[in-house]
Amino acid sequence: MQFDQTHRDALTEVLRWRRDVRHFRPDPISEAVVARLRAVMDMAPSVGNARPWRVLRVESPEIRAAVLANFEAARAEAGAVYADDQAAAYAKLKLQGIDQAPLQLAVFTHRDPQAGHGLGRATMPVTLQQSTAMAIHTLWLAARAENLGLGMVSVLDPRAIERLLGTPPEWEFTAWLCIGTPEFTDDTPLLHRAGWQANLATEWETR
Ligand SMILES: Cc1cc2c(cc1C)N(C[C@H](O)[C@H](O)[C@H](O)COP(=O)(O)O)c1[nH]c(=O)[nH]c(=O)c1N2
Repeated sequence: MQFDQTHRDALTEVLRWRRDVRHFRPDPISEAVVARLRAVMDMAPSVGNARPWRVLRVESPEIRAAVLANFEAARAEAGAVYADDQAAAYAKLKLQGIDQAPLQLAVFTHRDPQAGHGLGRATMPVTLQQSTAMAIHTLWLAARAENLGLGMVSVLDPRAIERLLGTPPEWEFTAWLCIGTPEFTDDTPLLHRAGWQANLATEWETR
């Protein structure tokens, strides 16, 4: 397979317009699209081809409400480090779409998967979590190409989420994903627009 400028342009547009989304319309996502999103995770790279990510689709309103409550507590606790103007700015940031997103996924990482036979991770166990992050990013881009938005939520107590979902002890919580039609699209991160953190250029140093 060889790609040309048309493919590069399309990829660049998806990358440029991918955002962390916290504002969703309630419109349901068709099961055909959900199936495509699930399938793209199979295309993600992973250490030793271990595919250590484990995904729960959470439909239960009770569980969603409990996760939102967990978020609110974690957000308040994490916010204690900010003072003055920064505390006021933090209070205004929207950091989740759990209250709105039609599709919500709890993503975990298996701590010691059989698949892959340990290849590539002996010296760097973190590669399992890195692999899950790559699967999430693959999903993130695919969702954008479906004109959907994805929001990643980490302001949560991971052990509490594991207890809430009754997951096996080998599953370590990685992230909560909110997916749905975005209320608006943007080519600039919300945290940049909000003045919390401007976009920084990636520098490549040479040695
Ligand atoms: C590992 C990890 C964890 C989180 C995030 C991202 C990643 C990679 N981000 C989204 C983050 O704020 C966002 O990616 C940056 O602000 C850049 O914006 P864009 O993603 O380019 O729109 C995020 N956003 C949010 O509103 N609540 C959260 O808990 C988190 N947690």
